Order: sequence, then C-alpha cells, then structure tokens
Amino acid sequence: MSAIQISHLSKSFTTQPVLNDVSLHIRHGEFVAVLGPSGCGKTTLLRTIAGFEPVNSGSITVGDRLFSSPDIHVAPEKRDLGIVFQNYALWPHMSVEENVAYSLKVAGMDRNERRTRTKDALALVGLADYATRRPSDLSGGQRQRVALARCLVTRPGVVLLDEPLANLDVHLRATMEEEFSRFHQHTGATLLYITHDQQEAMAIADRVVVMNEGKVMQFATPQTLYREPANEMVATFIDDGRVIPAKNIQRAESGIVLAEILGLRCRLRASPEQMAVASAQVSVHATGLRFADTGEQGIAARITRVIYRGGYRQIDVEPHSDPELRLSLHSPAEKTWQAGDNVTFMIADGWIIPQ
Ligand SMILES: Nc1ncnc2c1ncn2[C@@H]1O[C@H](COP(=O)(O)OP(=O)(O)OP(=O)(O)O)[C@@H](O)[C@H]1O
Repeated sequence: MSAIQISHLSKSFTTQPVLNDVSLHIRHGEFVAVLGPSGCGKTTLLRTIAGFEPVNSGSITVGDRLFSSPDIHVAPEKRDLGIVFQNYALWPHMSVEENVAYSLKVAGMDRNERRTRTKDALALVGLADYATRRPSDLSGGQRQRVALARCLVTRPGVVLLDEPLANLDVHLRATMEEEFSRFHQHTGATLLYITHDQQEAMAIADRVVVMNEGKVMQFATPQTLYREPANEMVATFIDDGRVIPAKNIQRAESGIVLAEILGLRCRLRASPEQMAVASAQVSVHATGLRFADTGEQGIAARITRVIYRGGYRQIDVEPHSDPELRLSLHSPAEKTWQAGDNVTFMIADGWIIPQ
C-alpha cells in the first residue's frame, strides 16, 4: 500500500519557516496536485517526502514505513519513490531505451527482464518506435515522456512530479496531461504532482492541495475548491474568484441562506452548519453572476472593461454602491457591450465562506 501520511510537518531554513504544521492524508492510488503561489513551499514539501530535506517536526509515512521525523531520516535512495523533475536530465550519449533501462541495470536486473520492462514502459508513454533514438533527436514532449518512462520502469508505488510540464508549450502540455492520466490509470501508483498551473491541476487531479505561506489552506476535489472554498485565500486564488461582503445572513433551509449583498436580497449556498450572522464573505465566480432580465431588480453597476475571450466576452463591472469592488460577468461573444455602459446584474450562485 502506498498511502502518504503527513502529520504536523514543519520545516525551516535557518530561521525562515517554510512548511508550517502541514498534515495531509493522501490515499493509496490517489492523484493529488499541489497548487499555490510562488514560494508557498510546494517544492520543499516534495523534497521532504523524497528525503532530500530533513524535517524539523512532524512525520512522513508511506504505506507502513516511517520515512521522516525529527529522529528518523530514511535516505532518498531507500525510499523507493519515483521522481520526475522539470529538467528531465537524460543521458545524452545513451539511446532512449538505454536511458530508461539504466536504473534496472544498476539494480542488477537480468537482461531479458530489463528488456521486457523497458519495452512496456516505452509503449505506455507512446515511444515504442523511438527506442534507439538519442535524446537530442526528440522533441521536448518526447523527452519528458522518456523521463516518465524512466521513472515508471522501476514500478514505484509513489511518484513525485515537480512541475513536469513547465518547459513545454501549451499544446504539448494538453497532450501530456492526458499522458499522465493514462499513466495513473495503468500503474495505479499514488501520484503527487506539483504545478503552478491551476487549470492543469483541476483537470488531472482527484484532489488538490492549496498551499499558502507554508500552510495547507484546503485539500479537496477540484469541484469543492471551486464551489465551496474554505477561506478567502482559496476563494480568490481559484479561477480568479471574487469575494463580496454580505449582511444579515439567515438560514432558509439546510445548506441555503438568504443574505443582503450590495442592497439586494440573495439566495446563497452555505455549509449546513451555517448559523444566522450579521455579516460574512461570499465567494462568487463570473459564471455565478448574470445580467438582470428586463424589469428584474438587480445590482446596478458600470462596465469598466470588455475583453473578448473567444467563445464569450468577459465584462468587468464596478457596482454603483461599492465602486471599489471589481466583478466580472460572462456574456455571449456577439453581444456588444461598451466600457461606460450601465447595467444591472444578479447573483445566481454564491457560497458563504465558513467563519
Ligand atoms: N535550500 C533553501 N535554503 C533557504 N531557503 C530556501 C531553500 N529552499 C527553499 N527556500 C525558501 O523556501 C520558500 C519556499 O520555497 P519552495 O521552492 O518550496 O516554494 P514553491 O512553492 O515551490 O515556489 P515556486 O512555485 O516558485 O517554485 C521560499 O521562500 C524559498 O526561498
């Protein structure tokens, strides 16, 4: 079993705390992405799991093996983890198959077994026909796939990936996302995937860890992060979400409240435990706002900017009653709005951030 149990993990470099009481339970076979602003500690988390960094307090256990605690530090090569980095450092003088087979050779595996495993690994990443090529004769995406094959040939139960697609262009990234999903399905390995790219994380992971300043802000499915953020940081970080103040929050039914936002009474989603309170913050996304129908009482606002986004237009507005607030709506691309137009909008969907 390859579940990863991280308990109250803290790590400092000299005096600077970089990981602060991080606890995560990653299930066996789960695909987990770690997301957060630059410098929040993502790579340090991965490096402590890999064994490249000792920990100050807390523990890391994989399956039933305790890897790290203040008193115990299992060496990286004894952890049996697969690791794929952004700079995939292939041996330039070896062919693709030699690169992939190298670790098996070092481990003393016999030639036939090595051949079979290498062939299987290359087939899995779609490079069966490239076995004899040199890395210099491959594209960036193909090289990254060799790095992936090199990792999976050892059949690790846990694979750590640090921004493996960061050096690839947009189209290749999309192809490689599919590749990772396929790889995950075939191997059943537990995957921990660090990325800057939230669309990538949301598209491929079962669950996503959002980190900020060395702490776990929320560990949940992509849908939950988007619909039910645990705090303001997650609400504004995911998909350019916005936070609006609300007053006079009253329970309507389990999971639904009525609240006043910018002078308008709105129906909002909330945790079933949400109590009646005088004020709260509401998480909204552009998809949860809509223009008011004719005759419908909405929130009056001025359009500040119109951005053509291909299939739709992004309409940025500032409400008359709170011009500091910047909200965005989506509108069909053919609709012609202008900056300076006055509009009214409704809050069709919003979430009361738990206090
Ligand atoms: N070896 C080190 N010595 C001192 N400080 C370090 C060391 N490694 C990382 N840090 C600091 O720890 C903090 C977290 O770094 P880390 O690389 O884990 O962040 P990250 O979330 O992966 O960032 P990015 O997304 O920019 O790669 C940063 O402030 C960084 O400067």
